[in-house]
Order: sequence, then structure tokens, then C-alpha cells
Amino acid sequence: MDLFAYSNQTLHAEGVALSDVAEQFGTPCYIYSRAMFERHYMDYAEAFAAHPTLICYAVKACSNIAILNVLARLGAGFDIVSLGELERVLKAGGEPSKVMFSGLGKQEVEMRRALEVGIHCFNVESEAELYRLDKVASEMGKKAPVSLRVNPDVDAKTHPYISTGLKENKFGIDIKEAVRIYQIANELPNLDVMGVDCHIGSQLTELQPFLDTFDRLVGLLDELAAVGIKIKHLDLGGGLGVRYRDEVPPKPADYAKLLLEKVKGMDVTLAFEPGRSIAANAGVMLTQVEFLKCNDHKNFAIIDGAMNDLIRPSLYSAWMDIVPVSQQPTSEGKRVYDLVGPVCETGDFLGKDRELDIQAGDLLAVRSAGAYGFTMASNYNSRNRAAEVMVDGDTAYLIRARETIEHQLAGEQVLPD
Ligand SMILES: Cc1ncc(COP(=O)(O)O)c(C=O)c1O
Ligand SMILES: N[C@@H](CCCC[NH3+])C(=O)O
Repeated sequence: MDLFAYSNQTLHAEGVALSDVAEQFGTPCYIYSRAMFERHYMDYAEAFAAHPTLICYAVKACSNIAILNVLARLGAGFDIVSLGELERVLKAGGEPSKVMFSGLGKQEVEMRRALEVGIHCFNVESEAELYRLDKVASEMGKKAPVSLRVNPDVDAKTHPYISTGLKENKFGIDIKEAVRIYQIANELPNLDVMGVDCHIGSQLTELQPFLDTFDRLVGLLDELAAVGIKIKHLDLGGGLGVRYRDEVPPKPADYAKLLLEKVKGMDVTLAFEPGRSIAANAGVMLTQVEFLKCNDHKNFAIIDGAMNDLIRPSLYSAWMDIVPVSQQPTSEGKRVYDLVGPVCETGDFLGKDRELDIQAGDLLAVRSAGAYGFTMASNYNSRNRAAEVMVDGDTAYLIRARETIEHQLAGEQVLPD
């Protein structure tokens, strides 16, 4: 389902023209479709409905509380990696009992808050973290629910920066060491071992690595059963890819079909932590052309969005589709442009070698920018972070005001004389 489509030669989000959003809220700005977020979440919920399954949206993908709230209303759980993400979920009305706490460097203060509100499970990534969690739980007179994040040494066949399940990656516990560390966890008095967790990488466009991982984890469950450790839940992480250009990623329903066959007869609940596949195609980043700079060897369109607003092209050489909001021809005609921001870095580009018919003042939409877009934005070059807008039917709501210089400077001070 794509609710970003042209109507009257103008790109719309649901029923709202993106040119109207620009006029009302300025650029650069992120625009999300509520209906697309909902549809993408429901694709998972419906696909796995036949088996007890918790779908925990990975907050890091797009963490505005309006989005978390929309998903919470549908019954979503949440995968978090920091205290900040936990507070966002709580503020958005998410249920603590459906929260998974992932991440490999949890601090005591983060553990304490998560125990206080009663999260579903901690995904622990090292032996040392187990001791820290046991200590914090003991100080609070609580038992901490725990899964170990296991590194299954499976190649996710994705960009090396976003592959997480190989043994050379920093994530998780080597599957060969898992039984020994589970036994330690089982002995610690303030931990309640309940699950196995893994997450092998992001933007996977094939199912086989997930299925291989599942098989390895089932092997681990058998080994654990043999030493008397009963596992109640299996968290397979996130990672399902999306179409940015011409990828044909599997859908949640394809994934569910194969996995539910394998899980049949097993007494475990399932959990997933999808981020990108829910958020990416539910958002665009809107930017305006400031100037065209053309000469006989190169054409640049200098736009008001930059690497600080959307870092994926600079960081991973990610290709993102960039389309004009208006399909009206211009007097400039078609040219091939590099679309570059105002930041003082050669690597500051959102797209290269794009054939476009544009002129100064035109609006461009960077598609599939809903995931790892705003959440990875920074203030580099002391630029204010963009506004965020959610469209619901015919209405556009400002869900995060554009940052101001005052916001940026708050908290800084000069030394006394
Ligand atoms: C532990 C964990 N869970 C879930 C996700 C979400 O992954 P994706 O956005 O690829 O679905 C990530 C990020 O890759 C992650 O690190
Ligand atoms: N930030 C990455 C994905 C990282 C996933 C986080 N575990 C991207 O934009 O593709």
C-alpha cells in the first residue's frame, strides 16, 4: 500500500498535498502517513495472529511519540535501547509489559527504571551485563525477566554496517557459549530466565538467513532443555527489508508462512522487533531547491535538506528515491543533478546522478525516509533539526516543531571572566 501518490500532478500524503505541508510547516520536514504506519504494523499482527506473538516496534527507527501512540493504540509492543526510548514509550501510552529492552551497554539507571515500570524482558548481551542486572534487581527486591541475545553466526547478506549476527560483530553472546552463560543466568537469584533473543541485521531481502537462525536457536532450546532450562519465548528481532529502489523484500506474511510451519507444536511464544519495515515507506523527507549550480561538467541542485537531516546516503551510500513534488515541467528542462545540502562536507549529498526537471524553489520528496531518518538527525553545522508532520486523511498535524537556535543553545554557557 502506498499512500504517497500524485493527484493533480502534485505528490500527496494521503489526502494532503505536500506543497501545502511545505507552506504550513516549512522545509526540510519529515511527513508520515498514519494509515501506512498502521497498515505496516497490522501486516505483522495479522500474519502472526495464529500463534501467540508479540510485535515490538523498534523505536529507534522513528521515535516520535505521535507514532508510538498510533502503534500503541493498535496493541503494539516496543523494542527499546535506552532510557530515552523507554520514556518516549511511556509518554506515548505504550504498555510497559510489552517492552523489550535491547542494547549492549545498559546502564544501572536504565535497568532500574525498566524494572520499576515492569517491562516484559531484558535482552542481555553479555555475561557482565547479567551480573549488573542481577545486582540492580537485588537492590530493588525484584526479579528481572531475561532473554540472552544470542549471536548465531549467520550471514544476513546486508550492508556490513548493519549486519549484526556474525561472530565478528559486537552484538550478542556467541551461540557456542550460550548454554554456559544461560546456566549462570539461571543460578543468579534475581533473574528470571524466560527467553532467547537474536537480531541478525537490518534490510534483509531474503528469508533464508532468518530461517537458518531459527533452526540454530531451536538447536539451542534443545540443549537448554537438556540442562533443565525451559525457554518460554523466542524473539527473532527485526530486520525485514523494504524497497528503496528495486529490491523485492519478503512480506511479513511470507515470513510468517514459513516460520509458523516450523514453530508448530513448540511451546514458545514468538516476538519480533521490526523497525524499518513498519516505518521506512510510511515517511518522506520534504526539501526545497535553494539554487541550481550548473556548468559544463557537473550540475548541482543545492537543497535545504542535508546529511544532518538524513544521513543514510552519506553513511551507507544508501540510494533513496528523490522525486519532485510537482510534475509540471519547468523552463530548465531535464538535467542530471547531484542533490547536495549546505553542510560543509563533500559527503553531504542525498542523491547523485538523478535526472530531474527542476528549478530553484521547487520541492523534492526523499522517499522511504520514515525509518532511520529523523532519529539519526543531528545539529551538525548548528542546523536546527527538521519539523515532523503526521498526515491523517485530509489533515496534517505538526508532531514535532522545527528546532530553534534557542533550543540548540539551551544548556551551553561561557566561562566566567
Ligand atoms: C536489537 C534490534 N532490534 C530491532 C532492530 C530493528 O531492525 P529493523 O529496522 O531492521 O527491523 C534493530 C536494528 O537493526 C536492532 O538492533
Ligand atoms: N540506521 C540503519 C539501520 C541500523 C539498524 C539499527 N540496529 C539504516 O539506516 O539503515
